[in-house]
Formats: sequence, C-alpha cells, structure tokens
Amino acid sequence: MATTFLSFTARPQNPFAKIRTTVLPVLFKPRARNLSYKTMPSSTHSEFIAFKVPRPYRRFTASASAAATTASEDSDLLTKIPPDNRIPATIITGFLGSGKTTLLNHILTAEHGKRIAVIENEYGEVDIDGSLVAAKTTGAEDIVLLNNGCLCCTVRGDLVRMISELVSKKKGKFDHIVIETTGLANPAPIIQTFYAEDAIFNEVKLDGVVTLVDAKHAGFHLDEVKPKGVVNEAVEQIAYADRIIVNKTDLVVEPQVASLVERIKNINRMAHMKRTEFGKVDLDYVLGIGGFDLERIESAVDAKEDDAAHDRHDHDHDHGHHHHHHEHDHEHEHHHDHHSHDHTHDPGVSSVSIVCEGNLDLDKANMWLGTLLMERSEDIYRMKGLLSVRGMNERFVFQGVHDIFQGSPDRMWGPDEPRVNKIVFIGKNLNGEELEKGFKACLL
Ligand SMILES: Nc1nc2c(ncn2[C@@H]2O[C@H](COP(=O)(O)OP(=O)(O)OP(=O)(O)O)[C@@H](O)[C@H]2O)c(=O)[nH]1
Repeated sequence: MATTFLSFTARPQNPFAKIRTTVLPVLFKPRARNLSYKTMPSSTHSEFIAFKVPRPYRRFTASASAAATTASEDSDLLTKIPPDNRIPATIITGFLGSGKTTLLNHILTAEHGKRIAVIENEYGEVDIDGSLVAAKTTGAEDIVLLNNGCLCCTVRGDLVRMISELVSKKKGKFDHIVIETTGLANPAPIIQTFYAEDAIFNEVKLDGVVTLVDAKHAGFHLDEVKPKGVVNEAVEQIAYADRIIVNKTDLVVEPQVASLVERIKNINRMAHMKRTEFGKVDLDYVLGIGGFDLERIESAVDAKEDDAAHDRHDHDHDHGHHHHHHEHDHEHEHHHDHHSHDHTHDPGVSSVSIVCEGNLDLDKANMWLGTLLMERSEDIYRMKGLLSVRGMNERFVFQGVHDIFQGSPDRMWGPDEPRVNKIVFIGKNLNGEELEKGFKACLL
C-alpha cells in the first residue's frame, strides 16, 4: 500500500538519512518560508512528505518554485525557499444573516492602511450592499466584484478567473483579498481552489477562513438534519474556520451564548473564537492570521477562546475525544461526560485532539498517517499537528485540508523542552479512541 507521510518512493536503508538529505534546505532554513506542498499531476519528484490518495490520484510535491528544481525520484531538494510574498486572501463565511457583510464593512472602514480587494459573492442580486460602496470612500483600493451563483459550486471557475484577473491587472494596487461567500456556501471547495489551481497558488496564499455565527439562530441551523449526502452548511462553515466570530450576542442571554460556544468547540477546537456585536473585532484578528501557515501551527493546536476568561478553566477538558496521554484521572472523567454529550448534538462533525509526550517512529508514523489520509481524506476536513520524530532535532509541523497536505520541520526542540506531540483533527465520523490508539502505536 502506498502510504507515505514523511517518506519517499524508494525508502533507503536509513530513512532518516534520506530525510535529512532531502529536506536539507528546509532544515537549515526552517523559518525562511513555509514549504508548501500541493497537488501535482506529476509523479516524478522526490518528496520529503508525500502521500497518495486514490480518486483522483494525487501526489504532493514541493510548491511550484521548489518543484522546478527537483529532477528525479532520488534527487535532493536543492532549491532555496523564496520568501512568501504572495498576496494573502481571507474567506469570510457564515450562515445567512450571521453578519458577514457587517464584518466586511467594519474591515473596509477601519483604519489599517491595507488596500483591500473584495470579492463579493451573492445570489442574483445587483447592488447588495450600499455599505460596501460607502466603504470605498475610505480611500482604500477597494475593488468590489459581484457575481451570481455560489462560489462553492457553480461559479468556482469564476473565482479562479476573478483572482487571476485581480492579480494580473491590479497587482501592486492592493495588499489583501477578502472573499465574502454566500450564506449557503460550503467553504471546502473554495479553500481547495487556492491549492488546486496553479495560477492562484503561485500568486495568492490563503490567509484564513473567518466564520460568523449568529448567536441567536445558529443552534437551530446546527440542529437541522439534512437528507443523506447533503451537507449542513452551518456545521461545515464552523468546521473549516480559523477564526469563529459568535456575533449578535446582544440578542441572546449569556447561558445561550455559553452553550453555543461549547457546541462550536466540539465541532472545531482548532479555531480561535470571539463573541461580538456587529462584527466588531480587531482587524488583526481577521486579517493576517496565517491559518494555513506551518509557522503558526502551535497557536492552532493550543487554541483557546480568545475573549472569555470564564471558559478557559475547562479548555483542556471539555472537548469530545480530547485526549492527553499523560493526563490525570480526573481528565478522563471529563472526557467521558462530554463524549456522550457531543454525539447528542453534532451531526458527525467533531474535533479530536491528541496530546502526547514521546518520540515517533518514522516508519510507523508514515504508515499510520498515510493510511489514514488515503482512507479517510474525505472525512478529514482539517488537521494540524506538531510532532516529535525520533532522531529529528526539529519539531515537525503539518497541516492539511482533505487530501491537501503541507508539512515541514520547524524550529529546534529546546534542550529542556518536553517533546510533546500535538495533533488536532476536525472531521466527520472521527473515532477519537481509534485515532489515539493508532497514534500511540507509532510511539517508541
Ligand atoms: N442585533 C444585531 N444585529 C446585527 C448584528 N450584526 C449584524 N446585524 C444585523 O443583521 C442583519 C444581517 O447582517 P449582515 O451583515 O447583512 O449578514 P450577512 O451574513 O452578510 O447576511 P447574508 O448576506 O444575507 O447572508 C443586518 O441587518 C445587520 O445590521 C449584531 O451583532 N446584532
């Protein structure tokens, strides 16, 4: 079975030596730039991190600039990783009426000195937002593009075209792209556009997915049972988020918000969360967040609710399937309580966290993660991890969205730093115990 994670097509006697050779530039320049891996039709490159998944056949190689110099199956990756000066793009999503346009307007009218290009996606309307137009008076280079249809399905090609046009015609005139989706969009295909299309991947980097949640109505939408095969957009929008803004808190009482926040955490414990009225958040909370950057993995695997101190005390205890391998007994009790709670509510989408000290056996980790992604990539919406691999002095960080995967060595482990592995999966029908068992089996 072709399952490689930290691996190569022809495994050398000492796989670790091969890793060192293959990723030498990365190891010595761990922070120069995230080394990105993306789908490529070619199967001729040597790979540091690779896995294959069927339907469609995909293989992950270094990003275009780096891949260009990888000549053969066994060649070293000699490319110097260039600084990542691609244009960042933020996706704003959220259910109908949750406050997306209100947030966008807040972004456009705030003083941040950024020139923002906006891609607005609405169904069949022409002049939707007078407020957006008003925002243009700020003097920023706001470009409002409208289109009919839904970005996540019928007009995905339009998104590619729009971004390509923005880049080719207006490059240098804006610093950030903000895409507001329709309230019924599933973010996954939009996210995948940034990796699947070379024209976009080479010029634009996905900065993050910001999801607005309507504090008053979200519970109802989350509960909605859809016909088989139909996604619940409200759940999906939360599941893919890097930032979750629980908006319209003025319309509900605190216990209602608290209960919603718990529910959201069960779906996505990777995202940072804030409660707001009228989308009033600091701009750096939603722009420049690096949700897909390997350098920022740590903040995601340690995510907390950012503004609710009273929720923090139970942060490490209250998520379904949240396992600490070095935990104490009381944490197990919490886990079991909340485990049953999760399944009462959320229709199959949840977060699983694994936190565990120890070193991983490279071959076993390859096999485990590779197999998991091959068999379950449709169900694994997002994942992020920070790993300790035997013999590797650097931390290994990775992130993925379905079958899109990026990974790289990161900074060195500190001399006295406990070598703690942390992984978070968000996905459908995840079995926390099974995942934990599989992971544990890779430890030395
Ligand atoms: N009370 C209250 N109203 C809000 C808040 N945020 C937004 N609204 C109002 O809610 C309505 C919907 O807000 P929008 O920003 O248009 O929501 P949207 O997500 O863009 O809506 P769609 O584009 O239809 O999906 C508007 O009338 C807003 O003024 C809030 O925090 N509290």
